[in-house]
Amino acid sequence: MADRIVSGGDLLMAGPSDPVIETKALTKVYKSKNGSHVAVDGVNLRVDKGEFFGLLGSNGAGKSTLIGLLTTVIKPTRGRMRVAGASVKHRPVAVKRAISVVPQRNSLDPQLTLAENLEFHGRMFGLGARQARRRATRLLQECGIEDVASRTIRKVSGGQGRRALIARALMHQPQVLFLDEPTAGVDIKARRLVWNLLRGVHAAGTTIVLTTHYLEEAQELCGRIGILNRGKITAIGSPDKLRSEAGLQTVVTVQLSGDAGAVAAAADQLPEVTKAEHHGDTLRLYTHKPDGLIREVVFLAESAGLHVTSATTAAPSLDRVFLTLTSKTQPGPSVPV
Ligand SMILES: Nc1ncnc2c1ncn2[C@@H]1O[C@H](COP(=O)(O)OP(=O)(O)OP(=O)(O)O)[C@@H](O)[C@H]1O
Repeated sequence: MADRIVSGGDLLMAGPSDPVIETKALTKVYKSKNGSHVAVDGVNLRVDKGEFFGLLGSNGAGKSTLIGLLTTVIKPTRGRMRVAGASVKHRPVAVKRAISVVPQRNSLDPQLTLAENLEFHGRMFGLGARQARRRATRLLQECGIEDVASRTIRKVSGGQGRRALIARALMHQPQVLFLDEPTAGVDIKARRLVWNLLRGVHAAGTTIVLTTHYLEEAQELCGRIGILNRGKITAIGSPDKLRSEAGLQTVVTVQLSGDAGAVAAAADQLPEVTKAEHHGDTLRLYTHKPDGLIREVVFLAESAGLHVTSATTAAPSLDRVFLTLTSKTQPGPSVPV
């Protein structure tokens, strides 16, 4: 096996267009004395090889349960799923070999140093002693924690511990890396280090699925995001697709060299403008199609004998997109567009 650490694994290789994750009507119902709770509710999901996919949801939305199902830890109540080309129900061992999981809580052995934790994991996955040591050393370097390699988990910072968990997960070069809230509880500086590390892992070919409730994290890292709400995926797509699905508009604010009234009236007639407002020299346009709009406003301003002194475009934040999309399936006040 090549010693390129952050490359995609060679177990159960999927073809370029093959789904790495595929679920059909996947359902998990937790039963207790007080009744039952549907944590994952008929989820149909496909994630392709090489994707960086984010599962976004509030507390209790079902993210950890869905990750648990996909990683063979939780048994489904109903439905089917294949991960890395194998049925999770019929070939769980093959799935386990092809994936790696970074859990929410630090699960490194507190008796062992970080390096020993990595080596031990490598040996469990069949690496020889020398190969495991070499790979652990390389991964600790690539994750920027080689200087604390001989400490135990209790003697490193939260961010270093997170990176050590990711390093351990990469020891057997998984095809798919699952991360459950990889930066929960770490400070913003450490969060950025983890993000950079994950970008590198993804760029080297590993498919990544992460759960998060940090919208910024999903936006920074993920090509596609699934919004999980009460166990159901209520929206899925790129951040841009989710924005348009939420029906939220981009606001273009233009500063003119004089009163914006005439330009606002003309801009209001443009098909891509849904609303034009003005206040003194300031013009504000609401649109679903911001591309090329500022150019048109420059032209309208010139026709009115004015010029544009500044212009800004504000796409709706993912926070608003998330609130809008989740409020569509949840009782409570809706978020104004
Ligand atoms: N073992 C269990 N038994 C009963 N109910 C459970 C169990 N595990 C989770 N639940 C419930 O299932 C729902 C989904 O939980 P889950 O942990 O998957 O959500 P989550 O989106 O990961 O939340 P968080 O962001 O808080 O980690 C919650 O209502 C939770 O209370």
